[in-house]
Amino acid sequence: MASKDGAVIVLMGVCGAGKTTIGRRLEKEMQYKYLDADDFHSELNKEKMRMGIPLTDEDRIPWLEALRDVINEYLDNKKGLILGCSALKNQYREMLRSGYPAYKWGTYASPVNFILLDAPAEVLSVRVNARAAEGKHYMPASLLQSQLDLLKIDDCEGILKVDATLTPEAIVNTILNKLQFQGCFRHNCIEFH
Ligand SMILES: Nc1ncnc2c1ncn2[C@@H]1O[C@H](COP(=O)(O)OP(=O)(O)OP(=O)(O)O)[C@@H](O)[C@H]1O
Ligand SMILES: O=C(O)[C@H](O)[C@@H](O)[C@H](O)[C@H](O)CO
Repeated sequence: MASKDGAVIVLMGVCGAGKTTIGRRLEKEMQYKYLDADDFHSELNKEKMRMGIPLTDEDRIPWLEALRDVINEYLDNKKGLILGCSALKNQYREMLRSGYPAYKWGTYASPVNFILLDAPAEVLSVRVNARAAEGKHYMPASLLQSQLDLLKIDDCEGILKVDATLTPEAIVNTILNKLQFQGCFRHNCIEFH
């Protein structure tokens, strides 16, 4: 799965935003590997979420450190990575940007780029309730509001926002078009070489 750029794209957003759905499709379209941050949680974190208890910073930090190390490995090997991860707070995103070892906090100049899958609470609620009813995921719908309460992005971070209420096909096409025609991101991966 080598890519010429060795860049990292973090598909971010609250539960039900479509990170897994879109990430898997992008993996097929781009020659990037898709990894889901869900798969990096400790059993303890999963158990908490199953019980409907929101994770705290203390719960998330070791998880984010593991993800930062994975990012570092992909950058080191110049392999493209798409990571589906909630990345709700600036502090969490800063940890992921630090997967680029030379990253200076607060500069946002990192080959780790973020795309926010953005959807209103009502749409997300329908999705997570349907998924929970099918018993397909450990995440109960009741945790959605706690994630919406934490999600905050700042314009100066240069995060690409995509309307996640569109069909998966339309979302993927929007992302591919933006990557192609807008020269990737402000802090282009090319700088990394
Ligand atoms: N664009 C979309 N339109 C309609 N349904 C969607 C769309 N994207 C995802 N879904 C559906 O919403 C549900 C949640 O999607 P998905 O698992 O991809 O979200 P997620 O952001 O990865 O969630 P989590 O963080 O909880 O793992 C799934 O049932 C999926 O099929
Ligand atoms: O509380 C959180 O930060 C999120 O729920 C994560 O726990 C999920 O695993 C994330 O959506 C990854 O897909």
